[in-house]
Amino acid sequence: MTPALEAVDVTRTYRAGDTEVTALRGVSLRIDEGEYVAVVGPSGSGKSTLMHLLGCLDRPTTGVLRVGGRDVARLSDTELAELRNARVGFVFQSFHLLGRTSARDNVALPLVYRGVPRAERRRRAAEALATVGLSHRLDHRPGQLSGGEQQRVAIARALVGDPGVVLADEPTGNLDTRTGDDVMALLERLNRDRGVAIVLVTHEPDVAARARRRVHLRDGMIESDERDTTPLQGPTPPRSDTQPRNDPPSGGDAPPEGDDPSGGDAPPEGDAPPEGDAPPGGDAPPGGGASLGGDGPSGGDVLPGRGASVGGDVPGGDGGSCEEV
Ligand SMILES: Nc1ncnc2c1ncn2[C@@H]1O[C@H](COP(=O)(O)OP(=O)(O)OP(=O)(O)O)[C@@H](O)[C@H]1O
Repeated sequence: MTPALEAVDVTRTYRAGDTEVTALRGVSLRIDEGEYVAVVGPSGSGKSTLMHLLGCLDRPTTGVLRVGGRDVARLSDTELAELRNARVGFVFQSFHLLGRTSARDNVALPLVYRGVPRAERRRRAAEALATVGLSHRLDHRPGQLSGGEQQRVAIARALVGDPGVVLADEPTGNLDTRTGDDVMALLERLNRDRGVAIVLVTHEPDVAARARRRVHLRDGMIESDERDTTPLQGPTPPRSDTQPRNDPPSGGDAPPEGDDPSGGDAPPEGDAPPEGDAPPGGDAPPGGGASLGGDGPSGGDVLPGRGASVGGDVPGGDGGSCEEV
């Protein structure tokens, strides 16, 4: 089986002025379809850096990174963005929703970059929101939603384009324990019922313990990689294909196969979703291109021209637009 994501002896070195920081030192990791993996380790051990590489938000300094079997080094920035948009969904600790945009339009955003017609985007966004139990909040803006609801909107956005993998960086970090449990239960259900691989960074031992595999990072290296060997409960095998699917998700708790979450992208900076049916940027759609502006380790020095950004300023509604996408 082609791995969903694969890093082979990957390093990542940042330069800050005259200083070099090597955040990853030869990491090899294979994530198969349908896996549920927690990435843990002390602060500064390279967890976020690894997530950004796995999600094609960044490129390794050395080593090989393959997404769906494709070596990212061989891809242009535009191709990389398209690959990201098709295969990877992101969920962040601070949600990264467009503050003046409805839940439905936030969720629809990744589909804009794919050129999905507006009516279809809206339908699929509503279905993705139904999947996370938010059919009754389609027109609410993030500020009108609880933290747990906002994270569920972010999960719906990650899923709307039908990625094989959802990468979640501290998805419960801003939530109280009970709400965090609900969000984890939702991610686990998506993994179990839909076969979406989940890779999550967490500092919380309870959250890590729920994963079937735990990768421990220390000083930019994998210290251990533990797997649960008990049989999976529940009937659903992982997805067997490696191609993104294009059918829309259905509502309800367990959408049938063939639905189409994508995520992969995050809202463009400035909170102004593009209008119309065509992807923005002419022939270079960002395709889920997300940069981690202020708060990400990749901030600033990676993937120029990705188009969309998930800067730290995005969540919370500043600079937002009420326009529909
Ligand atoms: N853009 C950057 N420029 C320079 N150094 C960076 C950059 N991003 C991260 N680093 C450094 O790389 C190392 C790994 O950072 P990373 O954010 O991946 O760690 P982490 O394990 O996710 O930490 P935390 O748990 O605190 O979020 C750290 O030493 C950090 O200071």
